[in-house]
Amino acid sequence: MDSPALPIRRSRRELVEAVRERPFLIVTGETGSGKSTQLPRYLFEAGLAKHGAIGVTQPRRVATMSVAQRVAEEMGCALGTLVGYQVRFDDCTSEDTAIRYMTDGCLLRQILTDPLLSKYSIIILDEAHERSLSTDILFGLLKKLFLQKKAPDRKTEMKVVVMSATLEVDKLSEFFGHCSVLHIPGRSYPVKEIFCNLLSPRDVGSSAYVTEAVKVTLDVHLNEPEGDILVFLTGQIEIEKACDLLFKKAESIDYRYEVHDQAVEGLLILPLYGSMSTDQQKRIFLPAPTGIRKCVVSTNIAATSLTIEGVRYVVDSGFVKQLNHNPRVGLDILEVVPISKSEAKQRAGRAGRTSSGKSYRLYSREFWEQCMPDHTVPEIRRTSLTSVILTLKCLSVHDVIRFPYLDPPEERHILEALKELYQCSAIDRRGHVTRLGEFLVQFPLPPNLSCAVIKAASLDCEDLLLPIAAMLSVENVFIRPGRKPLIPKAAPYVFKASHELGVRAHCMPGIGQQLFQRLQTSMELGCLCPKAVSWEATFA
Ligand SMILES: Nc1ncnc2c1ncn2[C@@H]1O[C@H](COP(=O)(O)OP(=O)(O)OP(=O)(O)O)[C@@H](O)[C@H]1O
Repeated sequence: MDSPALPIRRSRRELVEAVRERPFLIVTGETGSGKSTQLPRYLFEAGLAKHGAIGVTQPRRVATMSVAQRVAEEMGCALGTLVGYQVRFDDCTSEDTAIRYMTDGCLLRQILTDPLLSKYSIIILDEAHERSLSTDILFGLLKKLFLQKKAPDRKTEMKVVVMSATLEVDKLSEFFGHCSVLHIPGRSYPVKEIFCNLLSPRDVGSSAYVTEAVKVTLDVHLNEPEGDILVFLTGQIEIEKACDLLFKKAESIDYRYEVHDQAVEGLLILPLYGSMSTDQQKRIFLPAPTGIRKCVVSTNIAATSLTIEGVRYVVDSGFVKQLNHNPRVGLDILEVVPISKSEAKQRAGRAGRTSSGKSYRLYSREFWEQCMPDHTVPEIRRTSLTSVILTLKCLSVHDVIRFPYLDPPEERHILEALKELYQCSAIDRRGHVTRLGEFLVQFPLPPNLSCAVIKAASLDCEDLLLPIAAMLSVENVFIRPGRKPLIPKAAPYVFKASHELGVRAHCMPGIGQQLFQRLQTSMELGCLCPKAVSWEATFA
């Protein structure tokens, strides 16, 4: 498959030259202009991956896999050969992989074992506007390692490209030594943005957005021509509630009289949230049967980098579930807050990728002006810093206060994190990382929780602690078992690919087992037998 005629094509030569000539570059361009899928390919075809792979980071798993899949199709190769991806627990790459899509967390983990990123010639940090913790740390590390000088042990100079449609460009350019900014003009298809005025500033803190989203979605289904719908809600519970409501209402539609476009004969409702298995998530990309309108009800995981073919309508609730640190309980808590304006633009950008589209914003202009900040507050300013500080310590960044942060966290939060790390013996009195610290950083858990898991294993009571650690590390401990789409008898045109209503399975054994297996594997790798570990003797 050849690559489509996207706006980026006109800037191809300029982009390749800019990357060839400069170590750092910022690239902006409208959503859908072709940044994620085309730029890595242009650089590869220009021979810039001769001395190392092109690593492209994405903040989310589902986008990482789907963009890699698309690029592999366009370049006519099997996924995992020339083009591959790597996400947690799934490495679809090989020795030959020259364009490697991965989550930003994966790249951060690679830096832990290979600080000079010697197998890469170019690193592209995509969707940088999301400002995830890992992306922010990568900003600082890449600046520290590669901005002023060629690292002595590298064969070639590292090239770094930062991309997004909605970036704080001036600030970022200044951060990277006033590096060049290249803008890709034009957009693929127009998206009409409609303020529905159903939510006002008074609705912050209320859950009215769920029912309003359902109403607008049904309105679109009944009145708009063919085209799939993508609804943005906040979390699993809200999504399941909306899917149930949509399903019930859609069951009673009489398609002979109530639907404006006679080509529309049914509705397929698909939920999408982070804790679903990869296979369940992938279902959203399958085309719906002829005449059936697909409706994906999703969290923010579908807001960036994702192209779901056929989506022409976006319903934007205006809210997101955001992780905020609560110092009172010492945990990061998920809270429902209004999205930023740049986030709203990203959501709207999911329509208009394969044809023109519309974005229905449930909120009013007043809500937009008064409640929505211009950009999302970076995760580093609102979540616990213990993992980040431990990672930096393991990378020999001793002075974590003077590390080059794009948005420095408050000093007292850094000191709190250091105190917490000291309390769980991950660092010593002088602030140096201990053997235990180096061990803890390998766990996909906050250090205090990993510490508790290891300590429990050493005391032979991990069975008690693993469920607690697992429960504290997921948004919702209940899942619905996956099953085939339901086709209700009463309404043959309505499908529900969610899961059987009311049936909820307790997922703890699965998660606990998985964690335990990883705990065991990590311990075996470290040549330690969990039962024989003497806590103090091993890590002190
Ligand atoms: N899986 C896909 N199926 C069909 N078309 C696709 C697919 N992936 C990408 N495209 C096409 O390629 C275009 C560019 O996608 P790409 O992700 O490269 O854009 P982008 O500039 O990175 O956008 P964003 O900033 O929103 O991530 C899309 O608008 C769409 O037309």
